[in-house]
Amino acid sequence: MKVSVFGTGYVGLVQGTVLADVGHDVICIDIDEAKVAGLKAGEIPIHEPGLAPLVLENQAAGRLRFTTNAAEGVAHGELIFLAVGTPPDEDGSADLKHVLAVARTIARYMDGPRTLVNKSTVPVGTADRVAAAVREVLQERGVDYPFDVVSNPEFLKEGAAVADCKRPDRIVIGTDSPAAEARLRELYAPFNRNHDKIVVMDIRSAELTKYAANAMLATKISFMNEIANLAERLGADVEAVRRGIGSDPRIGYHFIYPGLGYGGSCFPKDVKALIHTARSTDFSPELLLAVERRNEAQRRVLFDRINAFYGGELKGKVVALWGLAFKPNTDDMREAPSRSLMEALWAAGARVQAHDPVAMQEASRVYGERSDLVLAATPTAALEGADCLAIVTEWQTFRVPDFAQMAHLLKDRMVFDGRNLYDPALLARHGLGYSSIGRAAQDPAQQV
Ligand SMILES: NC(=O)C1=CN([C@@H]2O[C@H](COP(=O)(O)OP(=O)(O)OC[C@H]3O[C@@H](n4cnc5c(N)ncnc54)[C@H](O)[C@@H]3O)[C@@H](O)[C@H]2O)C=CC1
Ligand SMILES: O=C(O)[C@H]1O[C@H](OP(=O)(O)OP(=O)(O)OC[C@H]2O[C@@H](n3ccc(=O)[nH]c3=O)[C@H](O)[C@@H]2O)[C@H](O)[C@@H](O)[C@@H]1O
Repeated sequence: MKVSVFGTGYVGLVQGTVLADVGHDVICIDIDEAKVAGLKAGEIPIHEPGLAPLVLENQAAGRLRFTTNAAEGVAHGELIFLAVGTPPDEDGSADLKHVLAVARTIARYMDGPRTLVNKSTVPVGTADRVAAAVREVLQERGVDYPFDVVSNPEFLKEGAAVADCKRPDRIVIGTDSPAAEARLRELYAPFNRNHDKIVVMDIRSAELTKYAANAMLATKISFMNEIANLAERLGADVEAVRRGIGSDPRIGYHFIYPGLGYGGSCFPKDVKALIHTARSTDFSPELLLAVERRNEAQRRVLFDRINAFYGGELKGKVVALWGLAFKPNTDDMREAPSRSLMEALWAAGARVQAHDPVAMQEASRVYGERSDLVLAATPTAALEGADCLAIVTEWQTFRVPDFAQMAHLLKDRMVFDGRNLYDPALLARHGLGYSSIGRAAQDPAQQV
């Protein structure tokens, strides 16, 4: 099928590429000229495992093209995806300016029937607003073409985006049009062979399904962080508790890892947006408010511990930082715990020596040159001359470090681990103080 995708970010680029890979004829449109020029030259703007070869292969086969030319994109696609950002507005609501701008662009260039497929995460009622925006422009143009607006939320995870798109758990299609449903079923047929993963519903329910999924996952994380806080105070080990409850299939092992709170470009903004939506209906979402409060408190935990360890005297201290990306296997630093930690350390007068396997370039882009940030080429280089180590991203490469060397290099022999990567007894054997999340004896002062 002929498919156009507006927005070549994490969602649009990956989904467009995976659709091309099964044989669809895809054009990706973006307003970012540098990004499109790069993609045309085979430069992939994000780190996503498996993406680069797939883009190059499909580009070479002529099934995947990139352009800034919206008219060309609209002329091409019988199905037109909207996969642009929906960042939080000042009041926490989802800002729909990019989505509505694309809707108007499509209407400006439409020359026949089209199906608009919304993949961006948008509040309930957005499909109606998209349809109204399209109708308005068609009216201005004095033309009338039939069109559908379908809600087809995306559930991919960064760091596993290609795999998630190739093998989705479910494909949610929100529409009241049997013809649009048939077109989407045809599009996704290659992903629906093993068993039927397509869940068809009304548009509003599909829009709400996306927020419900992310809010549910965020709730699991905040719940577990609450239990971690309790475990610390009660002399229990949250890692044992995690394994103990995860073995119950009704609970499951997924998304119950305690840590530094949920980050990334979606959970924080989507929980906020759902709170905003709830309030707009005069409903107070008590649970979501608590989920968000727990998350905000959790994000400060590592800084508070480091600060307490140094008795509030962080000026001149050098903190080694392992991890910059908000999670492993991505270079995305949006709402990354590393950012709040670094910014708090800098405000307190400390310096940071950071290492991340792929996000160093992104860190340079975000922070530029500054005297209190050194981007170290290796994890060991980050430790050299540092007073203590903070770990914020659970990259595979941090899992089995040379503890003897670590103890030798860190002046204060102290590790603050926001991801519970290590066995506390092992670090103790190497003479390292260890402060992790939700495990007993958390007072760093007692450990050194
Ligand atoms: N990043 C993720 O893991 C997931 C994101 N989502 C949702 O998908 C949407 C997109 O997210 P990302 O891909 O992360 O965003 P992104 O920020 O990586 O990419 C958005 C792209 O849209 C482009 N754009 C903006 N206005 C445009 C216009 N008028 N015409 C053409 N292109 C335009 C931007 O230049 C940018 O390249 C958001 O609503 C997000 O909540 C949903 C599931 C997963
Ligand atoms: O809407 C979206 O954008 C996407 O948001 C999340 O995907 P993503 O943000 O890429 O990453 P996750 O793996 O969900 O992690 C989100 C945050 O939660 C944290 N987390 C995750 C799991 C866990 O057990 N504990 C925990 O603290 C991670 O460290 C990270 O900060 C969802 O998992 C996707 O299904 C969804 O499509």
